[in-house]
Amino acid sequence: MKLIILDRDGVINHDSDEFIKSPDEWIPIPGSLQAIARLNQAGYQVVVATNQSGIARKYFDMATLNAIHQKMHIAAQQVGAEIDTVFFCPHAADESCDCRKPKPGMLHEIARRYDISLKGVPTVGDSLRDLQAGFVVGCIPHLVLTGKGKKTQATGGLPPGTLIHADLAGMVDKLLQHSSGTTAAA
Ligand SMILES: O=P(O)(O)OC[C@@H](O)[C@H]1O[C@@H](OP(=O)(O)O)[C@@H](O)[C@@H](O)[C@@H]1O
Ligand SMILES: [Mg+2]
Ligand SMILES: [Zn+2]
Repeated sequence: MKLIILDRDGVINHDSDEFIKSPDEWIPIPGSLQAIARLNQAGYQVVVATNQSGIARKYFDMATLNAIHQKMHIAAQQVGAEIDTVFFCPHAADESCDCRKPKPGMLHEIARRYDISLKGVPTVGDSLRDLQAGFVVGCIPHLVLTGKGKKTQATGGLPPGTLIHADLAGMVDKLLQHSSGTTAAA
């Protein structure tokens, strides 16, 4: 089984400094859902690991978060894509939980739930914390320049070996090119 771990805001959907507080505010980044469908067709199970401190901040409640994710699943299915499971951290930074990225708690939970080692599993994020959470458990970090990605790139300090892509669609192009052993025509 092949697994890939995606951050949500800024990778699958547009992000906002005011948080994504409702299903109406959840808008897919062009090409991201189609990229997930291509991953599925290539045999990847796709999971999401997302910080959702908006819950602790009371910007939205669990019912709203579930409604946002229902919209995401339906939008994905409409293009033939399947997001297997969404793992989220509802806590605020000052709660010192184990699951808020850059801590790897959600990644450990994914390894437990799928009963696999995460060594070499690709993880895609737009923030440094996304990449750090995956890197410490052996994932291959991929930065996309959507969402906060450009700012993350400018700030630097990326985990060694981080690969950089314009967006999720571009990352998937590269990933599937390598795994099929084909290279783009010169
Ligand atoms: O990118 P993922 O992990 O899917 O979700 C990020 C969101 O939960 C929010 O995370 C917040 O960070 P703080 O929680 O305030 O540090 C801010 O960056 C918001 O702009 C952003 O919408
Ligand atoms: Mg993000
Ligand atoms: Zn947490």
